[in-house]
Amino acid sequence: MSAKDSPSDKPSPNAARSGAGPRRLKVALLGCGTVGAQVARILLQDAAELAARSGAQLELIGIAVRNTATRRDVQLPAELFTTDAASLIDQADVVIELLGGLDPAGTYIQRALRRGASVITGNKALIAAEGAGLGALAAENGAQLRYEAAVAGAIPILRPIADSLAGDHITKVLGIVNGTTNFILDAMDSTGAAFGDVLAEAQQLGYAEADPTADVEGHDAAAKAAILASLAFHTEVAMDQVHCQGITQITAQDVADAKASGYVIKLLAIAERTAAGISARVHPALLERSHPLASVRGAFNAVFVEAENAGDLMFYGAGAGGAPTASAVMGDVVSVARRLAAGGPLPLSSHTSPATLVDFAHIDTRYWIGLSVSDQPGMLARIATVFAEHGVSIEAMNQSAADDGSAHLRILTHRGAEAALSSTVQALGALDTVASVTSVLRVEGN
Ligand SMILES: NC(=O)c1ccc[n+]([C@@H]2O[C@H](COP(=O)([O-])OP(=O)(O)OC[C@H]3O[C@@H](n4cnc5c(N)ncnc54)[C@H](O)[C@@H]3O)[C@@H](O)[C@H]2O)c1
Ligand SMILES: N[C@@H](CCO)C(=O)O
Ligand code: NA
Repeated sequence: MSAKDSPSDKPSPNAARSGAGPRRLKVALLGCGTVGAQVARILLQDAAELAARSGAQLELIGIAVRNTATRRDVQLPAELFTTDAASLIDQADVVIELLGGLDPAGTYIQRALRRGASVITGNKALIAAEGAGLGALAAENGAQLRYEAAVAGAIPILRPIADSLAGDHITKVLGIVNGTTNFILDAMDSTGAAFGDVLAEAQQLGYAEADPTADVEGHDAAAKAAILASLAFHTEVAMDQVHCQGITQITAQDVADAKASGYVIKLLAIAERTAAGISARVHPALLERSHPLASVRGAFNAVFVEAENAGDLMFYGAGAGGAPTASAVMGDVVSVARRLAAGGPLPLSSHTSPATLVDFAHIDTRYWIGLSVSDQPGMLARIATVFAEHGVSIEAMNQSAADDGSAHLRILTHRGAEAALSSTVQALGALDTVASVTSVLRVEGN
């Protein structure tokens, strides 16, 4: 570690005005993995430019790692490495947390904020779980807390929502915010392959983790949905308030049927504000192929924002990867440094209104239902009666013959309450003419 300052030194937001040249800001990096190593590289390589852009000399004073002897892809000065994260934090003006996980990342961030040091993190799991408390701690201590990298990696989305759109009313955010699941669904769509086969390929290519649960069950996207909903609606939405359904149940048949009807299946993180309140949810959904999000291929991310005055906006790019994610981290670092150099922090967002969350049963949606039925006279009438009894209106229906003499029905509904739609599906499943409900997917984007 190169810093010689005493651990009790507190960052002083106004020191930049002392007139002794550009302010020197001591930057501590926690973690030197995929993203951390790229952040260290940029801090060292682009030091002069970063100083010119931020108005402060950003001095990397140390990198906290588990093992200082580990060989890394990026060549970095050995003297920067330390295993003593706490001492490093206690000397820093700015702490960049890129360890991941809830603990000790959360403890380290609290330690930094309590000292008044500003924090930049890419840790969506932590921010979704503890963001409100950490934000309050930052405000109490005159520190800044930024996490642009936590949602959709390189794509600038949190600052546009919190700053650029601060004078508008966001009504809906639809995001493809998990690259692994988009890669899987896109490959299923273009090759017709089954979920399991494509997952194995995604793991071989390094897109999916050895344990892909957080991605394929939607948990990673749900953390991002909680963050998006909180910022878009100036409130606090916790991860456990996000209805979450992943993509493990999506079959090759679902994807083929969707394709035949002009749709593509995407895993969407949805934050929506209606007269009834706010809803935040993650589930696979059908999108018309003409929707801007339908063209997001491979592991790319995109976020579609609807605002009352701005209209529709689309943000697209790399949602993961070392250098792309480091770009988002560095944007936050420069922004934080500018505010420190200019004399003080400003809040990133205003969490002013308490959230009224709409129960998932009451969200307004459309269903696309696949049924395997016995093809006999009166079958369609009985099915139509179930819809009518539940007050659910059918928009379109398509029937095809299966090899075994039964028929495959695909029914698209008009908008209705989730509860009415799901009880319709239950009642359909109980009809003796219905052999099975083969799929139930929601339709989004219009
Ligand atoms: N990789 C991406 O594309 C990506 C994209 C967006 C956000 N993020 C987020 O950025 C953060 C970092 O991700 P990553 O991909 O670089 O992870 P990584 O696993 O590659 O790196 C994390 C590093 O931190 C180290 N570490 C963990 N606990 C430690 C401790 N207590 N002390 C010292 N070192 C410790 C690990 O050994 C590892 O080297 C995570 O919060 C992740 O969710 C990553
Ligand atoms: N596992 C995540 C990484 C970025 O958060 C993804 O697949 O998008
Ligand atoms: Na981002």
